[in-house]
Amino acid sequence: MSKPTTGDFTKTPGWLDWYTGPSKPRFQVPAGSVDAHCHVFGPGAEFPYAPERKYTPCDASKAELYALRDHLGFSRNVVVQATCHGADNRAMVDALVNSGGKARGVATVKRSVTDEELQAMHAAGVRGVRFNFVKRLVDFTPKEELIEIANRIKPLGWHVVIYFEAVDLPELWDFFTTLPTDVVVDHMGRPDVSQPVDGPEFELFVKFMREHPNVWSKVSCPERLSVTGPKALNGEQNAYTDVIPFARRIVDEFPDRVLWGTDWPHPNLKDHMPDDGLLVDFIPHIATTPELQQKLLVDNPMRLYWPEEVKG
Ligand SMILES: O=C(O)c1cc(C(=O)O)oc(=O)c1
Repeated sequence: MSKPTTGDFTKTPGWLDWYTGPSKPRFQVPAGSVDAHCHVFGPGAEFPYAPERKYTPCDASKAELYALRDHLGFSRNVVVQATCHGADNRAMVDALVNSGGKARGVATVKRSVTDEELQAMHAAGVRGVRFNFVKRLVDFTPKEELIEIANRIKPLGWHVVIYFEAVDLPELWDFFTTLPTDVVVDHMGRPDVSQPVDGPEFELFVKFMREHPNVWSKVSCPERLSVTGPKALNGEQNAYTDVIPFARRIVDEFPDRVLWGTDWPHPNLKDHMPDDGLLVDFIPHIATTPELQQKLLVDNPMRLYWPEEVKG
């Protein structure tokens, strides 16, 4: 793999670049596996970062993303619009249309988006919109604007991806539970894994999924959520042990509504950049049987993103 570049933009101080030379996973993912949460950044010289962005990353191109896909043994990607590109979806759409049909996407749109623009994104492979409530990443968007967007994308068969912090779930509950589409939660709603897995905070998230069969969760980002590590570096086969009970609980209880993704190129990590091969080796710790692995990595993302290829 090549080294990350930065073009003419100046990276946010302390920015950690994606890991070059990831290891080959020991865990062999099932045939047809989907990396259902990853991003492209720029390259900034071709697809400039948005003026309203909260961070400036290193570039992370589609070619680098697809090289990683092949290296890790995955077949497809879901490319999620990164906040550093705001509502300018060109880099993400460019990745989709140059994927040979192997990538679908999740966009960020404003209420000013036209039906023609939505149709064009659909043709390119977009299947969802992302609503972000993480305050360090985006400015506030009024809820009525988001509901309007959700109602407009519903006829396309798209879903809504939501990103929020666990402490904000009580306040956002009423809004989330009125969304008219499938709802996919990024990174398990960012639990505080230093709290008990059966404590009130995570119980509320489990209740959210249990009471709302349209809610799915990505059991991704142990490297972001872990407090105790160990880090997925230097061949570590038992990384992020404190995250395992949380992710395993969601996979066991909702095996048909979970997705997994690398989160490459891992925006805004502060402590370390994981070896993506070792992140793949984390999967069997949270999806502990071949049946659960098949659902997590193949059947579920195919049903959500390539339903036309799923028989029956
Ligand atoms: O926690 C984050 O910083 C983060 C940021 C973004 C983004 O900027 O889009 O996406 C993610 O999935 C996670």
